[in-house]
Amino acid sequence: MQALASTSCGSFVASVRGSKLGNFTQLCVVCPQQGFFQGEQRNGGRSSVGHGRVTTCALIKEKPGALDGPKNLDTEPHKYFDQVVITVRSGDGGNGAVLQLPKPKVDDKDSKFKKKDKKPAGTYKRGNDGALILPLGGHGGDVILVADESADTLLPFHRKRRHNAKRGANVSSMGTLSPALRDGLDGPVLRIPVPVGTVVKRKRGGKFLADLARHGDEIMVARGGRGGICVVEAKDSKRLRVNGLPTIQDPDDKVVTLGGPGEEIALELTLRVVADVGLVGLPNAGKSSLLAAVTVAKPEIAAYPFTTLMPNLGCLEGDPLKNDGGFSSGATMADLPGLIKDAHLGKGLGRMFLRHLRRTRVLIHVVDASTPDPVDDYSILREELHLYNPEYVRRPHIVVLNKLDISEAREKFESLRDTIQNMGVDPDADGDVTDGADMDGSRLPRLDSTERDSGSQAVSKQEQRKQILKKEEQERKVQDFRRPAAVVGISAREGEGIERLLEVIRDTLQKEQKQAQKLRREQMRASRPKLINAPQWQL
Ligand SMILES: Nc1nc2c(ncn2[C@@H]2O[C@H](COP(=O)(O)OP(=O)(O)OP(=O)(O)O)[C@@H](O)[C@H]2O)c(=O)[nH]1
Repeated sequence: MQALASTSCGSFVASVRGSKLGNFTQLCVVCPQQGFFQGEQRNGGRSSVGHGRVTTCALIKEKPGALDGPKNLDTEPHKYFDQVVITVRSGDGGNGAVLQLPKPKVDDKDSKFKKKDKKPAGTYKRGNDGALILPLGGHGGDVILVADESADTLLPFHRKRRHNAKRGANVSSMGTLSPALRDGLDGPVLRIPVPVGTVVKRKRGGKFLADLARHGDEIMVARGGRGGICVVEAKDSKRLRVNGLPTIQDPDDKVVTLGGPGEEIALELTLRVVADVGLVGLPNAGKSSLLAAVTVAKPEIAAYPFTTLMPNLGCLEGDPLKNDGGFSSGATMADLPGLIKDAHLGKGLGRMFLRHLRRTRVLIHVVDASTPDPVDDYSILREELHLYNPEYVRRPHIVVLNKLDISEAREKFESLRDTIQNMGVDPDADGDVTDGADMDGSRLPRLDSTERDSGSQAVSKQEQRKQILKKEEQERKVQDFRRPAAVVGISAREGEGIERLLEVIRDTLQKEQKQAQKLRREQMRASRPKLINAPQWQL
């Protein structure tokens, strides 16, 4: 049950949680001024227990799950950790005031002003033109989303979906202009920490607002209302009371002293794990064991499939790309839930996690070398990734043959390594797989001049070719995808081969970085305007 309450320790409206006990309602009120207190309310009456006193209380029906989130949030967090819709509201501006000029003190004897009783003109704030500068109501609190390393999931937002900033303070006045009048205090900015990698969109219309990909990235999503102005009451002005506050209406019928309202906006937050290296593999292949072996992360490890329900993150010991010799700043590694055949069609848990590979630079395919057909397992992985997003099979990847402590696995390791190492296209020999061109047309067959001349016909032919390429792309099999950068044998449980694997990961990250830099340079060069008929020295 929820209630709206105002307390004796300051008039405010708060969300109060209550539970019905006979005809008592236990109230837990969070008072902005005096902190938390508990109260007890009898049949809509008053409470006398606690710090402040609940003076009025209206019980309202709470929407099911409004505060606690979905019922299965604790049992099935993997369904909720990476997506949520929240509503934020910035604070209203504080109100200004209708002021009257102070009455001059009158001398009893001759009813004339005494010079010494007049306020010296300098005590009021004045503008350059000598006009009085009157105080303003406080600006309402803005709402800012900020990427914070200490937040790792969006689950808390399912429990609390509404976030309101505080309003600005009113100009505190007794209705009389005085030099002591000050602006109302601004409402504090409400900074809401979200996990690094959160993509923020407007719920309505889906407009992209920000990708908070690095710690400290922030975006203001709702600006607080402006503070209301103060007006000095003229003889002919019309006084009103709005929400119990005295205010004034100008000749255009505008109520001028009220603060501006805050903004309310519904936001869709989507978390995309930010990791340099992504671990993919069939269930039970040993991905979590590998993460535990190469980082200090402590993922859950068990002998049943789908032990991992949410991505686990670990930090590798240093990434040479970060120009620090590879020791101070580590690359991050994400362990994702196991993929199964037809995961791209929604089978198992795989599909909803595949989007978390989007930001990874290098993929590690973990294959259990002790199964009857590890090569087939590897092919399933590649095909599932390709069917979900063809771009994933163009990324550099390393194949880790795990569980080499088992004798059958150790025996077939060399032949497995050779087979897998030769599966796919060598990226250095054939630039086709590394160019990152998807359906953007950059790899489409060129039109000849007659086709170019025939306008819309050419456009439709281009479309047809796009369709053909798309079909071809779907029909590709593992032999057409990018070849692995390396095949490494390890035993994650025994910690064998880990050093070699770390070396290979660093190497691959480094190569990928160089490749990306090269691509960026080429793109920049291509987008630069070309000089036509430029003098020799400019070329
Ligand atoms: N013998 C042996 N067993 C291993 C090795 N690595 C992992 N295992 C075992 O394989 C089982 C699965 O390991 P996990 O690390 O949970 O596998 P996973 O790929 O994360 O599994 P999911 O969470 O289901 O995707 C556990 O019983 C591990 O003890 C290894 O190198 N050798």
